[in-house]
Amino acid sequence: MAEATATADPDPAAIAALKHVGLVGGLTETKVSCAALGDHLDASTQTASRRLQTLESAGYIERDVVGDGQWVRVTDAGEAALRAEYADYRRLFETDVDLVLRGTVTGGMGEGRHYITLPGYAEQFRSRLGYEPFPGTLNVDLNEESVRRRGELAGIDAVPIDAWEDDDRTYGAASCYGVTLVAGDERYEEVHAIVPDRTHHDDDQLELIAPERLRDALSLDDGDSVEIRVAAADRVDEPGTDAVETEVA
Ligand SMILES: Cc1cc2nc3c(=O)[nH]c(=O)nc-3n(C[C@H](O)[C@H](O)[C@H](O)COP(=O)(O)O)c2cc1C
Ligand SMILES: Nc1ccn([C@@H]2O[C@H](COP(=O)(O)OP(=O)(O)O)[C@@H](O)[C@H]2O)c(=O)n1
Ligand SMILES: [Mg+2]
Repeated sequence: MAEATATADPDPAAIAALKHVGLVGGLTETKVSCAALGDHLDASTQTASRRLQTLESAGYIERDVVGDGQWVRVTDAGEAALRAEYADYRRLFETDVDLVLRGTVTGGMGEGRHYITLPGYAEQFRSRLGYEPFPGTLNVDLNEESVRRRGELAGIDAVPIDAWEDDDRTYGAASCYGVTLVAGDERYEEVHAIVPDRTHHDDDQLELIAPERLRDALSLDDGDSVEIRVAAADRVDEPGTDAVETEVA
């Protein structure tokens, strides 16, 4: 797929046009006529043409105009915008579906141990997670699909770990998401995905903490495939979890 950088957020009408382009094959490449797009969007040919221009200047599509139409390709940024819409609809209608992130075990920079054992964090882990984590973070190298989906963690109830400071410096806040780690037939329930506000890792690395050394508990080596499961019940908008009861007079 084509690479491009988004420069602005197109409005919902442009996203509707993007969805149409995707549905008629634009995730690879497709020929689009403004007249047909206009018919589909119940808009004029000129409006359809403007929507495509908006999508192009936002970096969501690339196109080659030819005599009888134009070849259009949805870019990575365009696909990410469509996936964000998809995630919203999943959240609306599929509240019982777990979020599953997949990846492989990997070594990190050897700093996790240092941060996990700092007193300002260790005390919060004890009181808020209810256990003293093994000193370190198990790093998981997420696959491409999971890198895109990790944003859905924003819709999950997190245990907040607050920022703090000592005499020398400040330490950043972090969010802990309760997850189950699955490796083959084995699973470990008491795990948290920890997402520090400040990190040297990119989105493709997810760090896990647990009361035990997970490499021992699940016989894990670098390169082994794992699944990180987040229960649907932990979604912030799951009915019955955070709902405020209203009395009917
Ligand atoms: C609880 C926690 C707090 C962190 N706070 C900071 C921080 O304040 N500043 C910072 O540069 N990195 C912070 N980090 C992130 C580390 O710099 C680094 O990105 C990562 O944890 C290294 O893990 P690794 O050794 O497993 O690769 C924090 C990490 C954790 C787990
Ligand atoms: N709950 C945990 C935490 C860390 N670990 C491992 O413990 C070691 C120390 O963690 P670390 O975060 O300091 O090291 P790296 O992840 O940077 O390699 C690493 O090998 C982690 O994979 C684990 O197996 N289970
Ligand atoms: Mg680590």
